[in-house]
Amino acid sequence: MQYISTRGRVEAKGFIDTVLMGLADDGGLMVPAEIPVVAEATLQKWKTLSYEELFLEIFSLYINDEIPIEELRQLVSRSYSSFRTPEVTPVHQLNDSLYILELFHGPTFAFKDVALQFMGEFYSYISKKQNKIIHILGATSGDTGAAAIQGVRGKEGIKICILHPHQKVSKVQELQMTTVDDENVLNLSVKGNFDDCQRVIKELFADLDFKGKYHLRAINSINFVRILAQTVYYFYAYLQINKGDQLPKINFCVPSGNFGNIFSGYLAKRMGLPVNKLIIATNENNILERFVKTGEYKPGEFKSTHSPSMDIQVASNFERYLYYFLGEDTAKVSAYMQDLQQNGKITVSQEDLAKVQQDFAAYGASNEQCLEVIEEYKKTYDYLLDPHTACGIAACKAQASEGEVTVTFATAHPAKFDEAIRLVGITQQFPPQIEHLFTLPQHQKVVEHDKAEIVRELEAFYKL
Ligand SMILES: Cc1ncc(COP(=O)(O)O)c(C=O)c1O
Ligand SMILES: N[C@@H](CCOP(=O)(O)O)C(=O)O
Repeated sequence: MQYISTRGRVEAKGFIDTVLMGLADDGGLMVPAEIPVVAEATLQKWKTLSYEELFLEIFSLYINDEIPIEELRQLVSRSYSSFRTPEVTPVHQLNDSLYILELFHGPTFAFKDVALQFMGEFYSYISKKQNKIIHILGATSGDTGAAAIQGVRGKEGIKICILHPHQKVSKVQELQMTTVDDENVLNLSVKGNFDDCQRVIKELFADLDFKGKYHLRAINSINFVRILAQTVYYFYAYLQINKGDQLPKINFCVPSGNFGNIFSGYLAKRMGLPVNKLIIATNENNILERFVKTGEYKPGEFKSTHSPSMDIQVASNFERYLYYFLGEDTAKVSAYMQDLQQNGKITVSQEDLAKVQQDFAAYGASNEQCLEVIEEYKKTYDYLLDPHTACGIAACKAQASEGEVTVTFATAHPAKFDEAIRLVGITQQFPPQIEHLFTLPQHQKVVEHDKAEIVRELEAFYKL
């Protein structure tokens, strides 16, 4: 398997080089040159596999034997040993047509752990095996940062710097990141929003001299390995629910921001997973919903909501979808992305919009709806949703039709977002791993939203 850039100006790469490159050197995103298709008979066989075995099967289709299978098995086993359940991502049935895929059983209680526990092990493996310097640079609206730091804290040969928006993450997210006292971790709290943080790191990755000099590596979903690791739980959820001989189509409803999680679902569908609707759930930062409904992709005004991890306007992985949507035509992708940069928007024709609407449905929940859903599900099912998952349920209600089965993703544990839960009048007990964070000292540096200042901090931290 070779990997190419959505903008077509990078020589084809193998798997490990693709992971190390992160953002493609031409500013695009790396994608597999061909998507492998899984036969129905294979899907039937996979029904009996454990999460870890399934992970190995799926990765084997993508990694070209670049990692010996026994070594990969060990990496996967170490990655998921930190989860609180052997199923890694268990499915919880609420009624005949609705399942919740619980993605929050990892060390930092959000779906990001699923891919980032593996990435931490993987970077550590590459650092030792290839003697590579791994200097991670990432941007977070709260969950990626916590999970990435947890995945690599204290690991030899690795340093990690995470930019998060100052006072725009939840208290628990902030504590998860900033109470880590390992020397290989730097938290920069940027006076701006998540899009500002993401823009700065993308500019730094696009500066190839800087990227090369400081050995910058990506952990955000611009890195294809994040996308691939996230496809595993689509397959796993599907196979858990459909144990019989049939392979019926089901919906997946995914709380979305940077479009990484649902893009993994798009990839799984193209690999042959029987998916009916892929429902994009957003909050009031609803650029993705507007795109699916009108054909115009235009970043709007940033809003702080009860689901802060999805307070994102510019969705990184949108470019990957554009690549497939435009028939894998890299020249067209480059032209569309240039349009976005110069004119601040992308517009597709009405004919093309019909194609988008075959791929995705979308719904943006208001702040009010988000809280209403939390209250309703607590009362009806005695199940406490986090505010991101509540946006997912609101989207499922709006977009799933009668008779369809939908798996809605629970992307975080409610304890991470107690600010919203308290607004509903619910008092929750924190898991001990979260409770004890409130007793620890914090380590972070508050910086202006100023690239030069951030660069100075990075140079001092990464200096050889
Ligand atoms: C809890 C939670 N839900 C949903 C999302 C959105 O996921 P994605 O960015 O992959 O679309 C994020 C972060 O992005 C998140 O942290
Ligand atoms: N919600 C995310 C934003 C970054 O997304 P990523 O999937 O590209 O890492 C976060 O929690 O940081």
